[in-house]
Amino acid sequence: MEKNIKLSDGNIMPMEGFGTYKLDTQEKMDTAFKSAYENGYRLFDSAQLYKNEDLLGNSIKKFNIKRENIFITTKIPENKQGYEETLNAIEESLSNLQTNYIDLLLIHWPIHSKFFETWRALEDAKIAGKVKSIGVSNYHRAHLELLKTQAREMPVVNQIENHPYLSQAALIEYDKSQNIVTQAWSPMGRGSVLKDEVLQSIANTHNKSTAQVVLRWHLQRGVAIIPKSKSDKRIQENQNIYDFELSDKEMEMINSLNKNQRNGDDPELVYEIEHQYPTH
Ligand SMILES: NC(=O)C1=CN([C@@H]2O[C@H](COP(=O)(O)OP(=O)(O)OC[C@H]3O[C@@H](n4cnc5c(N)ncnc54)[C@H](OP(=O)(O)O)[C@@H]3O)[C@@H](O)[C@H]2O)C=CC1
Ligand SMILES: O=C1CO[C@H](CO)[C@@H](O)[C@@H]1O
Repeated sequence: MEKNIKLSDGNIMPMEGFGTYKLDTQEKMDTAFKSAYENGYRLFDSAQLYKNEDLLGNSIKKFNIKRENIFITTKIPENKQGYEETLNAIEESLSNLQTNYIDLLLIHWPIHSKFFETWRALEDAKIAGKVKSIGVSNYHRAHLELLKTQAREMPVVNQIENHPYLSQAALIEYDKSQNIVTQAWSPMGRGSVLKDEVLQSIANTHNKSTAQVVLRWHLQRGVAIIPKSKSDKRIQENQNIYDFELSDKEMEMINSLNKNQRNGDDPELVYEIEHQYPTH
């Protein structure tokens, strides 16, 4: 199992990263960051919305981590979309993170009225060297099809809500067909899937936890993951998923748990974008 993936722009991204949502004090960030880094995580997923880019930047400095040893993802929030607004937001993120480049910059949620100009700002920021890779988050196929009509280059990553109760099979297949890596947010459904009996029985077979089974399922489907935990034990557990393999039958059993059940918003319902393509 490869721990990194080559994105369609040629950059290398870790398949497993660390989610930082809710790590909103320096103490929480320092503790989780140190544990995650020591346990081998190299990708850290932040966002302006999380109000912790500065905390992440401080932790990287505090623990003397070389910039090139870390892969930083951050996101442009809804209220800062638009061409100039996005370019300004990128400067803010660079300053918060205390760095001169972002490894992967995502549009956090699609906003129809600012759709193309926000993407154009990401493309220009990439040309200017402020961002290495550009992508989107919470985009359905319809958003990607729409973007394709004007984009100079397409996103290399689509970060979407994805877990066994929201398996997103059609979108993942579409992303693949467009050379877009799907990255799962809430890969464990924020914990909601971890008591599932089918997952529990598969976990018992492998002497693993249900969290480890779910994370492994994502990787075996080619989906990148960014699990979050504040606990040293669980940070370690979530990384200890490379010494077992799920059979085709077990993969199928997990695929069939899908209920199209979201914990977060459905972007199309919220933003009323016209869509001609199925969402599931
Ligand atoms: N692009 C977007 O719109 C979004 C992006 N994200 C990103 O995705 C990341 C991950 O998603 P998130 O919503 O945090 O959900 P996750 O699926 O990663 O679940 C996190 C929850 O599960 C618990 N947990 C973690 N590991 C285990 C384990 N091994 N056993 C039992 N419980 C566990 C955590 O508790 P504890 O901390 O106590 O271990 C926490 O409550 C976020 O941190 C953020 O970076 C998230 C939402 C939306
Ligand atoms: O990144 C995020 C963190 O979680 C929030 C609450 O579900 C999401 O809305 C947001 O997109």
